[in-house]
Amino acid sequence: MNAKLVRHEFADKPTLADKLARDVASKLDDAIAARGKATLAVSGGSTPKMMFALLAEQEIDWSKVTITLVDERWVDTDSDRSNARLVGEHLLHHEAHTAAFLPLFDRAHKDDVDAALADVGARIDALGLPFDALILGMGPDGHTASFFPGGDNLAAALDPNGKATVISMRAGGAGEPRITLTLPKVLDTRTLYLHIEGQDKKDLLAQAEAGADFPIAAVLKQSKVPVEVYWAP
Ligand SMILES: O=C1O[C@H](COP(=O)(O)O)[C@@H](O)[C@H](O)[C@H]1O
Repeated sequence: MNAKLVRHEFADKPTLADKLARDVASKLDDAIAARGKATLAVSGGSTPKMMFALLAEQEIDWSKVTITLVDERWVDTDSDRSNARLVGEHLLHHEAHTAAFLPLFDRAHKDDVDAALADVGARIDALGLPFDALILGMGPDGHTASFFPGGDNLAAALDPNGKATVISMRAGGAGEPRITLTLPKVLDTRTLYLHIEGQDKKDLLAQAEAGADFPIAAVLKQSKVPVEVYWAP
């Protein structure tokens, strides 16, 4: 069964960033109205910076929002590779400065990502899934979250019946070791966004839809949650 893909295409990146920021804020606002709190999981990398800055300006009750990450490079937050640092520098500001942030990196186990999995997974579970909104990115190699082609734990991460909340990942294209939500947790969200930019990524997504074996295909081959695809050239 394939996911329902809802496509949102924009003339340029700023227009996309503005609309995605408003749409995510609206989902969080709805969640606060319905349940008194909201949870948001975001991706890192280079694509989300502008959207984070605009999301931070949205006027919702951020004190009731907890933000976490979809995946993280196993580096301390002073590294320019840190996704937590990206969130700290671009999202936890302005209106959003009162949001809570739950990192995936655990300094107590800074030399051993696998030793951190139980604690980090328990902290994510304590949020009470489903997430209200989760935003995926996609790398030029077809990875999403830290589901890397050739990753040492890729099969376990993508197991639709897997019970783990987070898993470690090492891969040639990943740089340092990673920690990532598993596929069942990525799909455990009320709204799932995929934010991609550039013709190359659009073409790669089309190849994955047509059956090419990229990790992103696992998000497309599921019927649990529709995928809201936001794209700009
Ligand atoms: O390493 C990562 O890469 C992907 C995509 O990043 P981008 O720089 O191509 O936008 C990102 O979604 C993921 O969270 C990150 O850890």
